Amino acid sequence: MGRRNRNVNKFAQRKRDRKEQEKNPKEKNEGDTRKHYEDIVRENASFEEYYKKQKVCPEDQWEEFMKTLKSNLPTAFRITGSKSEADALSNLVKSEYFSEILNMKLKVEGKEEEEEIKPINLSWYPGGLAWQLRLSRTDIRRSEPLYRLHNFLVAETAAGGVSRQETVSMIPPVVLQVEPHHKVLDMCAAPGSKTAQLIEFLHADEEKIPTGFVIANDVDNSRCYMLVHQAKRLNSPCIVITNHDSGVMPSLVIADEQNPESTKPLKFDRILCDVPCSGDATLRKNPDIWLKWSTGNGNNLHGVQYRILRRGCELLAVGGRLVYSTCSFNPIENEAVVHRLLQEFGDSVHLVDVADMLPGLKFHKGMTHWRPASKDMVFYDKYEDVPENWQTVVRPQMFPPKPEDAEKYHLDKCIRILPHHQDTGGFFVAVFEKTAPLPWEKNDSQPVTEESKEKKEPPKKRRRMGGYREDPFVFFSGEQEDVFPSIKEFYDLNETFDPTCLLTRCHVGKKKNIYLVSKTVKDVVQRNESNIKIINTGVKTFVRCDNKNMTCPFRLSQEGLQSISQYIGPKRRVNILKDDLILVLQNENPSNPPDISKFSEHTQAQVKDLACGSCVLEYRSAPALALVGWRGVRSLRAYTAAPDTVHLLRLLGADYSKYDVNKFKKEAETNDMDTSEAASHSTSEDAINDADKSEAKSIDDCT
Ligand SMILES: C[S@@+](CC[C@H](N)C(=O)[O-])C[C@H]1O[C@@H](n2cnc3c(N)ncnc32)[C@H](O)[C@@H]1O
Repeated sequence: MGRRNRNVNKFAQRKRDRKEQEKNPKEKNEGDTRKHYEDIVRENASFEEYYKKQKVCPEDQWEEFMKTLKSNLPTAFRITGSKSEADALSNLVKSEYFSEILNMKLKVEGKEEEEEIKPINLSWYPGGLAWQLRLSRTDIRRSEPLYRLHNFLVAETAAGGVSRQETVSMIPPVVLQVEPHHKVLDMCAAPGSKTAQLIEFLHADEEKIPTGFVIANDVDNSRCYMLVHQAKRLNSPCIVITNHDSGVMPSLVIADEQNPESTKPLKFDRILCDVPCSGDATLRKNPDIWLKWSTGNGNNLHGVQYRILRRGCELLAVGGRLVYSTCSFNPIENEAVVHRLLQEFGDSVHLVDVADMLPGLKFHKGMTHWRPASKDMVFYDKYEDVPENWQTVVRPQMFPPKPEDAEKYHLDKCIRILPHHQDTGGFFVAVFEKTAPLPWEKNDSQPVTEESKEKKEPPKKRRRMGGYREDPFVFFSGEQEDVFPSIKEFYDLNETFDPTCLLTRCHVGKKKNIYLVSKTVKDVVQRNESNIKIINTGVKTFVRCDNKNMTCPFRLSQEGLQSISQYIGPKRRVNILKDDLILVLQNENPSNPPDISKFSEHTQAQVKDLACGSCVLEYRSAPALALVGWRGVRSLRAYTAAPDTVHLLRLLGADYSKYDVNKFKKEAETNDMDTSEAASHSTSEDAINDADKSEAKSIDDCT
């Protein structure tokens, strides 16, 4: 009906323009009028007026609130990895790096006086593994006395020993309380810093592959690849990355343990809804928001935030927990969304008080009153006052509960962190528990047999999965899969290993990389593949390597070692001593690995009868380490990427000084050198850039 001739849809046009700009970033830069961060005037009158009127901060703290908001954000980081490695790294951080700076005073950006830079341990983070420094990233990068700390953070971030993450952003996974058996959904996951925490909590028991899993979803296809990158660092066989609008996330099924022939709806034990938001609580990190802030942003996001939260509650199991979070101060994006949901869902869900889980964290309680406003900064006490032209923007559901109803929703159980509370960004967190099925899902937990499926729902139209072009997930059929017998024989895999958990990404041709998933993930992928857009799953475990000295055509991959190691028999294990491990790690020339005669008698005895090829090098003292090695005809070497090598040498207390370059000194020297000479020096950052290349060092030269 002439639809195509309608006026141009402005939103669609903007979306098209954005896509065009993404395709041609050069053009964008040419016309880019964005101000450089340092030149941005950190002021916005509407912002101040709006939040003063909303009373997000007590009047006597307002000045401090605004002052903090205009300053740069301090650096924070978490120590990650297995417990023994994390403990060892944590001790090193305290003894080597922090002791150095404990009594140091430094000139900090934006401050007149020199400041003490005492690191602060975040009391509420499990295991004491998270730290905050009174320095911004730029302060650390530009200060010569801190060059070792800077090198440490860069190198360990690349090796996965450290995760640099804003303090407040660490909170949602902590209050979600993930355990290894939980089925977890991260609805808006990219770029994935919280997903990483969820996975770390899932792997709390390092001995076993968790029976639970994490589905990390994001609507933005290109941002899903940030998740793939993040997952690669974590080496987990228990993560699936999907690409959907989570407001209409498809229903999934899993095997019914009671009756393996049938399936049942997949309900999650834990769900994180870290929804898209106006981001005004990240002003310290993203000062460009000062330039574009308006009340319209929050109003426009309320709808999508509510849809995502609502779908989250539908997908949550009874007894399960859901965390809703934003990095916005705006009650329209926060309490108004929470209130709308509680109103609609009656007694099925309720808010949980999580203050006890965050000892020492300062915050304000959730608001019980606020005033929606239109973009022209008119505030309303009730929907009836909203003029007609604003009624599609300021919606009735955005209004606070009536004073007489306020208590029944317990909105004060939400937590609001303001920047001046502990020198961080701002954040909003609400934790829900589902105590009963939602009114319309009373019979959902029944097993889905083919018969019941027909009775319950009319046949659905096949979901369109437009633009979905991922390689297939092809699982091994079992013991008889062509390449499996040689892998099993060579690596001495024990009988408990299930080969159907291995997969490749091609139907035909030679298998190149073989990935491993947990049993539960295999079940989820196989039963739902046709219904969900899976972007990635599986940890790379075996890599083709047609080496004439090895009887099996696959070597081990470091990424999958932690998961497969428990199944590998003694035939391919070398119990290596500390000095020998340091010897392998310090070897610089991949085509000239250390000769076996250089190792201790203990290690020589271990490798004497070991056939050539890929093996596990195990260091059994604290911190326990396992890495992929290679037994050559006369040599032994490790298969580690450069950042991992630095990480391991650091943990072993060995010399890694060649990677710990003082770039300030180097720059000064470089000025005196000709450029070709300078190019031959490598820094820890160079080493990190080489990371991906070095795991794939040619093995043809193994002797
Ligand atoms: C605040 S960020 C999430 C940050 C992430 N949780 C982390 O910790 O790294 C919000 C994300 O939601 C995604 N998003 C926006 N709308 C969505 C929708 N309808 N469904 C799923 N994801 C959505 C955006 O692409 C963005 O990556």
